[in-house]
Amino acid sequence: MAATRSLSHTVAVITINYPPVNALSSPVRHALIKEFGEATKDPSVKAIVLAGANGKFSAGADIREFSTSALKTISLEDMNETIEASRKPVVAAIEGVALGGGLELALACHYRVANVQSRVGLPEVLIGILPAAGGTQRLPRLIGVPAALDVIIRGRHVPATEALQLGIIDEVVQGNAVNAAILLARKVIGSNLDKRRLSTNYVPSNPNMESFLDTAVEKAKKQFRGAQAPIACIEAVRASVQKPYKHGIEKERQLFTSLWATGQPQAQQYAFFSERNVAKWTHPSGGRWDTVTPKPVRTAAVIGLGTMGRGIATSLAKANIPVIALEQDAQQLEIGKKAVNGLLEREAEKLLKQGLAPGTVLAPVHFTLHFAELRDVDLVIEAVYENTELKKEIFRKLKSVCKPDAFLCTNTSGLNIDEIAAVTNHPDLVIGTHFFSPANIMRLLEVVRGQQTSLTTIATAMTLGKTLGKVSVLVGNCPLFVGNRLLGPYVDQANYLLEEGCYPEDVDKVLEDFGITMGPFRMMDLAGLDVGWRARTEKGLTGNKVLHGTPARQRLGNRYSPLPDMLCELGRFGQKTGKGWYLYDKPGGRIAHPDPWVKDVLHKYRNTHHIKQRPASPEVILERCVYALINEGFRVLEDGIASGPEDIDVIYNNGYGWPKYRGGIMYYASTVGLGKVLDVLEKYHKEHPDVPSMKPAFLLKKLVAVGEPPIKEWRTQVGNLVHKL
Ligand SMILES: CCCCCCC[C@H](O)CC(=O)SCCNC(=O)CCNC(=O)[C@H](O)C(C)(C)COP(=O)([O-])OP(=O)([O-])OC[C@H]1O[C@@H](n2cnc3c(N)ncnc32)[C@H](O)[C@@H]1OP(=O)([O-])[O-]
Repeated sequence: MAATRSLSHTVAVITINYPPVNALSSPVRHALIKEFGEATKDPSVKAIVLAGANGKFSAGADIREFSTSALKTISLEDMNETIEASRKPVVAAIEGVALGGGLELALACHYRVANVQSRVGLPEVLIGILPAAGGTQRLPRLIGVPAALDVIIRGRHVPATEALQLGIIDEVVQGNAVNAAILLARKVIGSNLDKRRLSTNYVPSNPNMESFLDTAVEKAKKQFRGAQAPIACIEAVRASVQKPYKHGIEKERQLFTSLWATGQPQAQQYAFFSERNVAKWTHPSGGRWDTVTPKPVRTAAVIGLGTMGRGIATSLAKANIPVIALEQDAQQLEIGKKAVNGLLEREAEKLLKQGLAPGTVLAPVHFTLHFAELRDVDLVIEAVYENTELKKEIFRKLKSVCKPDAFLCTNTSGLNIDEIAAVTNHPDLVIGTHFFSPANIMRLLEVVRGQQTSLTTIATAMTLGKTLGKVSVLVGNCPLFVGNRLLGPYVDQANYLLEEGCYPEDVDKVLEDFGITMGPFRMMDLAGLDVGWRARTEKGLTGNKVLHGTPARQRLGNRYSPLPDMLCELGRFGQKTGKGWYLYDKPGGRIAHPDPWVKDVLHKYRNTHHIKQRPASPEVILERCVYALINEGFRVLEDGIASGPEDIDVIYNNGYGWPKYRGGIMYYASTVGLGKVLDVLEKYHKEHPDVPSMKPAFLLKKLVAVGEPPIKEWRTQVGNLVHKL
């Protein structure tokens, strides 16, 4: 049964039981209405408690139903209205989560009791829709427009104690919320429920409300560039102020329908499920997430307390895993210790605000200079700077100090895992963990399997990622792995566009208007131009190793842009030096100003190389940069480095600022049409055969040839096609 009913003296307890998260699917709605109807009819029942089985109230509407007709059976809001209208008091007992439709259901109840560890929220905006079961109408009536908007537009999960302060929850308890709800229900039997029916209340308003909402719209347009759901949320809340409840509900429905027609909800929901799918990893050997048991990680060590190491140590401590943090000298250790302790203090403050004791959640970090102290840890994450020799030296030391079954992870953004693993006695226990900076905040983790990495090691690293609250994607070992590898052809196109007549701000604007958080030139300035310069110098693409007589704009017979090298030779490394593709107010400054010097250099460069200036249209800029990304995505799939398009999309969405309302780069390709992507790439490649990255990928051609199957079928198609390569 999707919902069950029991009786506790005069209180009926109706429990939603629909694993894994008690989503309010059609069977749940039917069962709830049935049980509720019977409880209201039963004269021995004087009050009703609504609860969720297995420690979760409800994660809201069943997202999978949106694209089916099941949603139309009993609407969530109709069910909520029935519950709210009840003459017997109804109390929601919230444990775990009450999200989206789950909170909307709880708002239809007359009282809400929550366990201190639970979270409530209306995260619909994160999947491209708005709370459309009365959430945008009842919440402002309960807590006022500013507080409601803050909860709805950010889609954040509000901890129970904050929800109590906001007035969303009536009572927070340390123990079992169902028992507390039963006690409250008994107390309120026979009381007047008029004021507790939120739909009958007015929204607290003031004369400046319209301008407050207009400002909110303007802010949301800037903050969520191109995303429609936040704007729809504000418009629905506006309706709660201006109109009676019934009209507000009508507006909610209309907005839901128009949002659906934009295609953004489908893209964001694809992104949502992709994040869950990547946890279900598979290995070319046939190993899978559900057949391999991970080992527990009870203690961990982090080597190197630079920016990455600090974030990783904090992340582990936040997940209640005691950490030993190691640095090479006392001064570095002191600096690192101060930084980590600062980050942990901030975490402790957050926990205290949530009414939680930091000591029970945050594990201790022990700082040391001595490798010998790592002897008992279950897992080590080496996070020194990107240098294979240095990393190998550390892994040699680890081999002699760690217990033989300790897992050894290297945090790298692109170095060869196998080369590092080869210096240890157990290459099967070595794995790459590519964290993104700041590691205590960024959600993405690329888990990189080497040739010899065992399935248990993979399972342990993937599970650790989940424990740290990351979305972990298993990828193969190739230079730069997935995310950074895709960046190469994209940045090349951006550079070529400059050579041909664009300026950094033109290219960035097109890509930022498209929704990417930061255009390629602002991104390079932020990351530091010297990083790529050093790599190109090591590869002999620039600097002294370049053979005399090599044409400036060619390497190994292919097109090459020396523009970024020219900037680096002048010490223009980006934000950190106050100059790069843009000019900044000072070294470390954040605000990018177009630089007349760069314009001048580009003019001279074009003259020197006899390049006719041909500024590209926004459409061409977008196609060249984005299709370069897509093409490399197909090559990554061909090479078996990522196991499906979802993996690439999750990486790009979470690590590289791709707009989630466009699903991901591979999803975007599916919406544009693979045929169109192929045509543009073919045309470009014909004109520029010296840019091999734009030669259409074999897999792309094959998918077009087999009739452009929908993206959910690519994974199988990729398997078949790659097999035949
Ligand atoms: C005319 C208008 C009509 C429209 C009415 C709209 C009404 C309403 O406003 C809309 C909503 O409520 S929208 C909803 C608003 N609510 C949200 O946006 C909440 C979304 N959910 C979450 O944020 C997280 O899942 C939790 C925090 C709940 C649990 O986190 P965790 O412990 O790390 O677990 P996990 O790994 O994340 O998930 C475990 C499994 O559950 C699955 N699944 C989860 N939620 C689902 C759902 N709602 N549905 C279906 N499935 C859902 C998930 O796919 C996974 O499945 P798998 O097959 O095992 O892979």
